[in-house]
Amino acid sequence: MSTETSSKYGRLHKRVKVAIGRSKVSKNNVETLHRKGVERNERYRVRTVKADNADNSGRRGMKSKAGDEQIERVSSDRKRKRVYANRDSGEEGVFGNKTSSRKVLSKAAESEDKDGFVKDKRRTKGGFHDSGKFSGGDSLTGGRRSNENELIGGKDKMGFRTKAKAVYNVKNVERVESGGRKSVTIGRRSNEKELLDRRDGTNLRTTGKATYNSENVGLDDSESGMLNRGTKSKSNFVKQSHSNRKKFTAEVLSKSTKKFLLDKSSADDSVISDDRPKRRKRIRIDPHDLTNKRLDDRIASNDNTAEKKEDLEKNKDVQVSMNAKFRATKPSPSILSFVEENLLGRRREIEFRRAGYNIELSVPLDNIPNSTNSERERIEETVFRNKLTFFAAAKISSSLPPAELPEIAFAGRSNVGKSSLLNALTRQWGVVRTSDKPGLTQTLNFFKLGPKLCLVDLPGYGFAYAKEEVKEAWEELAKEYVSTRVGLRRVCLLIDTKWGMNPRDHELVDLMERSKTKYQIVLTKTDTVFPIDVARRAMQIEESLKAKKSAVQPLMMVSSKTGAGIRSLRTALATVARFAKI
Ligand SMILES: Nc1nc2c(ncn2[C@@H]2O[C@H](COP(=O)(O)OP(=O)(O)OP(=O)(O)O)[C@@H](O)[C@H]2O)c(=O)[nH]1
Ligand SMILES: [Mg+2]
Repeated sequence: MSTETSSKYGRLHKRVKVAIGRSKVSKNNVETLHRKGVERNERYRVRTVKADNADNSGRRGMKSKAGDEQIERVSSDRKRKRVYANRDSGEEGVFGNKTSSRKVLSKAAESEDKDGFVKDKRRTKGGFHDSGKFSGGDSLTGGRRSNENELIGGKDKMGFRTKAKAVYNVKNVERVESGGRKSVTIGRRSNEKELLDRRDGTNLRTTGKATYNSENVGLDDSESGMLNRGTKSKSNFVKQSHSNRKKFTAEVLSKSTKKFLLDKSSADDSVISDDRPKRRKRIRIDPHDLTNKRLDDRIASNDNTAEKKEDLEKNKDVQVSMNAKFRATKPSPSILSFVEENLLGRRREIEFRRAGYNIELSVPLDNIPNSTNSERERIEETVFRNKLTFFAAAKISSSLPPAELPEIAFAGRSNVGKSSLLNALTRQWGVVRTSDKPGLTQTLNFFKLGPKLCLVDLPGYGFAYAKEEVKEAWEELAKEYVSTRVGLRRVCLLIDTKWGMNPRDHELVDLMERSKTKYQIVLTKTDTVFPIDVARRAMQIEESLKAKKSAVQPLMMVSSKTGAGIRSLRTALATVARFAKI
């Protein structure tokens, strides 16, 4: 304080004590303090020298006058704490450990801390024998105690790393002690406890102890290598850690797994005891003694199995007979020649090439790139060169559009290829939606093909991804349509060449027979079977429908994929449009 200030306040003659913190000490004062050799971290207060104490209040032999202001160090407990806090914060900066538990530390602990830090340092420099010594002690407890001491001291420096080590080492213990399952469990448990402790944050010492202990026990080569890189002590440490492991295993197995092993053995015993009664005793049964229950049972069961076997054999016979029948079918020469001419059935690419078709094109047999102009014109003259346009859909009979044009309907079970055939016939792919998932077409869809013809895509029957009631509704509507529709000129009943006709197909045939609706069988997906089987299927169906009056001959065979038989079908259907009269 300057002399001007002192004269201003001097007349109060009061003892002025201004407690000021470090921040409040002015720069000049701090410099003064430094000159006086006072430490920076201490607290100070400014004291005005009284007149009676004027001579004696000076410090270090310096005399003071009355009214002089002196700055003196305040000694209190806070000072000491602050010192520790400062040091801790410094360590935090180094180790990044922001543990809130430092208040727990006493001064004694602090001194231990110093010791521990020294030990740690020594260890990391290659003198890890210390930890080896204590961990390699005769008992696990001993190791734990010595560890405790170290841990308490090395908490702040080791705290963070110790956690990681503990986890790592538990794994290590598991690996090393693969023979002793219980030891692994124990290691895990101790760690779990330790983790819980940590989470609670209640007892740092216990936590640290457990952590360090597990580290000690499970120290592995890699870690020792990490700590003692390039030192002689590595080999020693490895040996010691191995011995530690052995001892630990022995210890844990002998003490901790005792109960487990006992339990296990008892469990095993129980298993054995359970197994024993399960063993069937051989009982000699007199086969002629019908009063014997066991024999009765066996007879009954044998009877059941015999019945089942019989049923299976019958079914097999039916299947075999059906297949055999199909294989035995001899197609007529006309069908065989038709199949060959139209390259129906599964064919090799070379056959298409030899016949002059370009297999690079989609639906190669209907693209006719090598055809003459007259052929092309003949196709284009037909109604199928017209544009296909969707104009109505019906879910119920009342929503059916008025029958203004002659109609050709495409019926059959789900996924048989109805929609695909419409596209193939008109060569307008994508107008009618198709899917490999049965049940895509769920309404009666009406398509105009020019001014002369209407094509109707019916929903399929049989298996479809739809509710039973809905499927029944489709079937009813389809049946109603084919049996009552005025403008309906022909129904193409599509049958999958591979599977032939099923009962529902026969049902529809009967219905159309009754309603005198003209229908033509069209075998689809002929490219999925051999040509001979296409011919056989055609022959088989023709024979079964011989007596049917409404069936239009000939039976058609097509493949929407290859285009085989499509032209023939066009020709056959074009006549409907040409001669149709509504
Ligand atoms: N290999 C082969 N697959 C075909 C043929 N025709 C159709 N497919 C396939 O069979 C599946 C069903 O075809 P769709 O035309 O949708 O059958 P759909 O009868 O209309 O089926 P729904 O509408 O469910 O009644 C599709 O994955 C087609 O690609 C064919 O001639 N050969
Ligand atoms: Mg469809």
